[in-house]
Amino acid sequence: MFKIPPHQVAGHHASNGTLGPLVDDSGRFYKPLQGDERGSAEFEFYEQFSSNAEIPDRIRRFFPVFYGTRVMNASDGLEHPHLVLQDLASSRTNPTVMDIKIGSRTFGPDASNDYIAKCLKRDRETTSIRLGFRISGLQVYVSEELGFYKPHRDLVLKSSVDDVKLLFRRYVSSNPSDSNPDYALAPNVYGRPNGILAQLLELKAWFEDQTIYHFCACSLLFMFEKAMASEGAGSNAQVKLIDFAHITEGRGVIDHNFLGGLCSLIKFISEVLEDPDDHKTREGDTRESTISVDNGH
Ligand SMILES: Nc1ncnc2c1ncn2[C@@H]1O[C@H](COP(=O)(O)OP(=O)(O)OP(=O)(O)O)[C@@H](O)[C@H]1O
Ligand SMILES: O=P(O)(O)O[C@@H]1[C@H](O)[C@H](O)[C@@H](OP(=O)(O)O)[C@H](OP(=O)(O)O)[C@H]1O
Repeated sequence: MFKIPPHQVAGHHASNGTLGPLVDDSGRFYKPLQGDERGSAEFEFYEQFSSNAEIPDRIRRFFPVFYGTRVMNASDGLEHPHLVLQDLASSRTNPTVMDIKIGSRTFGPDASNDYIAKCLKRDRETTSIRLGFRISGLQVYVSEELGFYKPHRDLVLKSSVDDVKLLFRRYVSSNPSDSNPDYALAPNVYGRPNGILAQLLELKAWFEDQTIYHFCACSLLFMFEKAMASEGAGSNAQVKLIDFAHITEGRGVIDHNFLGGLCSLIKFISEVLEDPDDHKTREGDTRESTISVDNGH
């Protein structure tokens, strides 16, 4: 039985008869292959990556498992080929999720002029150029009664640098929609030897050396379960890499675009741990109007 992923926070969405990913009950995530070169690029990446002996296991664990492709009836009612991936949310009950697109440049070297113009506009309008990443979407589990805090995509994309700081605090707060988020879960989710910061640092160490791929326009997906994080089970926080439609060969060159964005992201997450009150000096800019609580679970 296929359904729209209940915890998808960004990207193409399978609602209103449009083409988007589906999940099943067995823990698989079906991503429709985009009909153009984006689809073939992502498929080729997964195929090549799956059998690439140069990827250490400690790095492979950051990627969804790839189970091949399948032609199936898609969310738009037509038959399409799909990538069959591990559903990263399938083992979770109420995942708190954030999708962060890494890199100040989101188009590859072979992109058309029209595509470059579209991406440059988007990169300038968001924090991509300024910070080397942008938050594409998030949901924070609040409670059984209130559901999820899930600010609208357009408002998330409009985030200023201060909004981004605040969103990283809301992400680990038990009261995310409050004007004074408590960042109560920050030590257990961002900190700890196996928390998000430690995982980002491990990825960074690999990106400082690897010249196999350039991860253009990829996202990092953060996920944790509030109930476990509240009990201090830091290991339930996970970082994954997703979205490989614009990946290119590294040809012996460091992926500066991804590495730069990752370093910038690490600084923002470190600051929440070191100086959680930093955003309070700018409390006037908390944009309460962006807040909507989504109870649709
Ligand atoms: N393997 C996965 N398991 C669970 N959820 C996933 C997985 N891959 C992606 N998602 C969810 O789907 C969203 C979109 O994924 P992805 O970026 O791959 O799609 P996209 O349509 O190519 O996005 P974009 O339009 O940004 O290029 C992510 O933000 C995440 O919430
Ligand atoms: O991050 P945003 O601001 O939501 O913008 C989207 C993002 O740049 C995606 O990467 C892109 O899809 P591709 O990476 O697959 O090109 C998509 O284009 P699209 O809607 O034209 O597919 C954009 O709408």
